[in-house]
Amino acid sequence: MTDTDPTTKTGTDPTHGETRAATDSETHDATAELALVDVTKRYGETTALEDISLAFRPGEFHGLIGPNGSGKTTLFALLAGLVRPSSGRIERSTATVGYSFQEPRFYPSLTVRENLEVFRGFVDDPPPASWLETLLEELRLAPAADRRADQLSGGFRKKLDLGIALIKRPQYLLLDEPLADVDDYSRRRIGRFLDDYRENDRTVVVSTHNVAAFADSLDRLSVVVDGRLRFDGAPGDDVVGQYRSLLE
Ligand SMILES: Nc1ncnc2c1ncn2[C@@H]1O[C@H](COP(=O)(O)OP(=O)(O)OP(=O)(O)O)[C@@H](O)[C@H]1O
Repeated sequence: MTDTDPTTKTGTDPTHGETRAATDSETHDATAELALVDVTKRYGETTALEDISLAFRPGEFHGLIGPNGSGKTTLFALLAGLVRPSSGRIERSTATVGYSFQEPRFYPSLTVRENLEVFRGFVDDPPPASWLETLLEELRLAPAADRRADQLSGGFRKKLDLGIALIKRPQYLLLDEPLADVDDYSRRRIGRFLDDYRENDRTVVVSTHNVAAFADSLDRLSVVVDGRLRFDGAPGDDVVGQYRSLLE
């Protein structure tokens, strides 16, 4: 992690509040360790993303929203290194990236705790073992710790996948609909946990249709429509209305 100048965070970012896509040069600020630069991604005849430049900064809670099929999942897959851009490039430097996407990954015959221990074992320089206990508690996974993953309800599967995303305590946490299927009590608890995760310059990027659920947390908002970046900047007081007006 490089040193970060706190004055470069939300509020002093030159792209904030402006309804336009960041240009290539704007993504090259010293604080960004994870960025797409002029990225286009095609699947055969389909252009999923077109000429996107977008930087993710340390210590921000960054919302990525857009209608169905707008390219959000593709953007996350590029950031996670799961797919390659057709053109342009992904800048990741040495940043660690953890992710939870729509398809949960876990070992079905292992328990929740065993899954977390196995994924912890994959990490070169893992956080202390107490971090696993913290995740069980904070993600409300503790009641299911000794249950087999394939016998979990949908909400617990989602929480286990969140735990797997978090087990290496990544600098950048990419979450696709992290609260889908999660009960109200757990939502509040996990929401607070993700808010706090920003400490120590860690970044949370959430892709969601439910912008209202994260409105109070967002430091930054990026809106993708039809594979293009329609907006990148500060969320307004009425994020739902802001999003609606961007779609009109
Ligand atoms: N593996 C693939 N092969 C072909 N086309 C794909 C593939 N993955 C995505 N696409 C297409 O790329 C476009 C963007 O899809 P993507 O899944 O990234 O959107 P999304 O914003 O995540 O959608 P949703 O909100 O519905 O999950 C869509 O037109 C989709 O059909």
